[in-house]
Amino acid sequence: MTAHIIDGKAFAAGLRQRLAEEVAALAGQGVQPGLAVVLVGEDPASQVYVGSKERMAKEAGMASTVHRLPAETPQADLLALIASLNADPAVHGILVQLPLPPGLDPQAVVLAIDPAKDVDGLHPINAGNLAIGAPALVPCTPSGCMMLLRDALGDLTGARALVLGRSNLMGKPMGQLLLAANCTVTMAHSRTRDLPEECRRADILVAAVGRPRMVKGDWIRPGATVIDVGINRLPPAPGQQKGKLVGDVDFDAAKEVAGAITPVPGGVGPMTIACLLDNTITAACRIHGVARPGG
Ligand SMILES: Nc1nc2c(c(=O)[nH]1)N[C@@H](CN(C=O)c1ccc(C(=O)N[C@@H](CCC(=O)O)C(=O)O)cc1)CN2
Repeated sequence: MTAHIIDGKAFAAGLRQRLAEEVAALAGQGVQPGLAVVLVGEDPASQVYVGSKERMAKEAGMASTVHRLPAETPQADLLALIASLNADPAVHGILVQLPLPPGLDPQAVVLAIDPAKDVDGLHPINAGNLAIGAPALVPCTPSGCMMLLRDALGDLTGARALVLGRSNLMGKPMGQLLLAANCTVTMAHSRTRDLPEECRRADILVAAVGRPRMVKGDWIRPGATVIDVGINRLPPAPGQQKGKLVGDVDFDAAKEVAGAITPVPGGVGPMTIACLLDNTITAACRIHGVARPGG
């Protein structure tokens, strides 16, 4: 069997188009969603992601600003910037790009963001609301995974889902979202006993462990849906400048076993930014007390 390849790039492009239409409709009500992204330091991958966030927010018709700070920025200065963004009525979404340079405390930074503007969904208020089934801003990457899963499978009720990875940004909220969709959820990680056997039980396998090609073909249940969240840059091959980008799943082997699978690149990654725009519209509508034009 060769798996259906889930085209996250195309899905994200379609979503961004629909979001641009919502932004245009909101303009008629005097609302322009505004996104502020904070980038501290010069991590090359983060610079690319932040550049894409700024460009795609503008393409969707949003107000978009990027605050670039040097890696040596004191914590107090970063917290002061967040306080000013919290107070700015033109800003509905605030995102501090991760990872932060050494010396800055990501937890303190997340706590400083107004939960109503926390479009990364990392503030304990949003994480708690997600856990209890109350309205929350949900982390972008797991939101994107759920959209791809629903598009591929429809109703997920009763499916056995395994999430490999337990980060606050991805694994934990993914588990909550799958549970809310009536899946039977196993949370696994690098120290799970007999991990291959656990994975083989899953109808839905979400790999977000940050280890290149860790999930082998024979870890996958025949016909399962595999969502690969890993974005790992391999060392460059001789004569090359950049290494190949691979996921947490051995794609070539997995696609011979799975029913459907996301590729890397072009799978989950592009959904992250589309869902950030989605969250920014949600935040703007809640702050202004208007309904989402898209329902
Ligand atoms: N504050 C946050 N920081 C980070 C997040 C996040 O959601 N919030 N996620 C990642 C990085 N990220 C967005 O910030 C991101 C990662 C990957 C992609 C993407 O489109 N990837 C492409 C490949 C891009 C490439 O060639 O390098 C793909 O997979 O097709 C978008 C956004 C960590 N930090």
